[in-house]
Amino acid sequence: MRYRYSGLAHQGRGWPDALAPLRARLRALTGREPNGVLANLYRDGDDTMGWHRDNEPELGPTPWVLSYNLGANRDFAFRRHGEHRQCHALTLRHDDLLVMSPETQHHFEHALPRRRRVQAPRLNLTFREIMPR
Ligand SMILES: O=C(O)CCC(=O)C(=O)O
Ligand SMILES: [Fe+2]
Repeated sequence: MRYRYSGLAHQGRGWPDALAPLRARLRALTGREPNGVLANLYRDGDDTMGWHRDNEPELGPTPWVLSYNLGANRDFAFRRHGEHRQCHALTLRHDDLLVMSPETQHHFEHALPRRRRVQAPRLNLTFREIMPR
């Protein structure tokens, strides 16, 4: 499986056994069948992610993104696509799952803002359905 992210091409190496229980739980909870996962480690509140949509061509026209969170609490922000003002925010906590529908990706951008008081690391796993070419 090949996937482009942040301008880099990545080659998948198959599922690690350690993720099997989490994948089964995600399937049971959401009915989705993701075939790929991206892991992002935020060392502390100075590590951030800028505004974007998860609309890479590999995800096809109706991308579902299942975002599973471990470690520090971090705020997660939304704004309408084409607008500058944030319109919604929520706190993602340890063991939280955020399901982003295709409509979410179509109409909104999301970001992980800087939070200087956060000193602990956070690991975010976004499970995605990558279309075969
Ligand atoms: O860390 C997060 O919660 C956001 C990650 C994200 O938006 C992405 O990987 O596309
Ligand atoms: Fe994203």
